[in-house]
Amino acid sequence: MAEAAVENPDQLITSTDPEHPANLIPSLCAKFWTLGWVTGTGGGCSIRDDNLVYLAPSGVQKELMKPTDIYVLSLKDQDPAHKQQRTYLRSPPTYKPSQCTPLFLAAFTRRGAGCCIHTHSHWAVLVTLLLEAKGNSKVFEINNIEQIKGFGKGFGKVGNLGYHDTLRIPVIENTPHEEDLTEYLEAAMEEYPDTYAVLVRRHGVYVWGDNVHKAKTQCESADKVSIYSLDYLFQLAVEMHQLGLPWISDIAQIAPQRS
Ligand SMILES: CSC[C@@H](O)[C@@H](O)C(=O)COP(=O)(O)O
Ligand SMILES: [Zn+2]
Repeated sequence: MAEAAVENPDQLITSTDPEHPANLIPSLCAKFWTLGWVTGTGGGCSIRDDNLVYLAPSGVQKELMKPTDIYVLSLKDQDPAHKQQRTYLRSPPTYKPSQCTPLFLAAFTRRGAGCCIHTHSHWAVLVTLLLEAKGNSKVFEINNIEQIKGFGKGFGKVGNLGYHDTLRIPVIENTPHEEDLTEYLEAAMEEYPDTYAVLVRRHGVYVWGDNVHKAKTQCESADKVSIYSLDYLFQLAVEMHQLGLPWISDIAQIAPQRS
C-alpha cells in the first residue's frame, strides 16, 4: 500500500463540521450499529467528496471508529490497471483499509455515487436465504407496496418507481474474501443498470446513493435511495413470507371501490 505525498495528510480528516466525511463515517457507523447493520467488524460505509474518497479501516469495530482512523484516497490517482495497488493520501498508522474498498470504489466510479453503505442487516441476510430456498434465485423482486415509491427509477433516470412497479435487487453469491465480490458486484451493476443496491447471499447488502443523505435517508425523488426504506422492505418481505404472502402480486387491475 503506497502513500502519495501530501503536505499535511491529517488535515484531510480534521474538521469541526459534523458533516465532514471523516466525522460522518464514524457517526453513521455508530448509528448503524444500533440498528444491527454493522456488527463487530462487519459492514461499513464510505463517502466520496468530489475526487476524494474516505474509507474506514478493516477489522475494527465500526461503531467505535474515530476520524483519525479514516483513510483518504484520490480517485483520479488510482491506476485502473493495478486495482490492488491503491495509493492513499492519508492512512492511519496501524490499520489496513477496509476489505470493502474495491466494492465502494465500484459504486463511485461506475455509478457516480457519493456514498456507499454495506450492512450485515439480518433482514437482508434472511431475504437472500429465502431466495436461496426458492431455487437459488438471483434477484429479489417486490411490488405493490407503497414504500417502493421511495426508490428512483434508476441511474441517470428521472422520477421514482410507482406503486405498481417492481423493485428488483440482484443477489450475488458470497465469497470467502470480501474483495473477491467486486467482479460479481460489477457484473450485477451491468445486468441491472437501474439498481441502487446489490444483495450478497448469506452476508448482507451494498447500497449506494448520489450523496450520503440520499443513500441514508431521503426517498422522495429521483436518483435517491434509502437504506432505511430498503431495510424496511427486506423486513416486510421476510414477514410476508412467514405469513405465506407473495412478494409479487397482480393487484394492478383492482381499482379502489367507491361507495
Ligand atoms: C465479520 S468480518 C466481516 C468482513 O469480512 C466483511 O464482510 C465486512 O463487512 C467488513 O470488512 P472490513 O475489512 O472490516 O471493513
Ligand atoms: Zn461484509
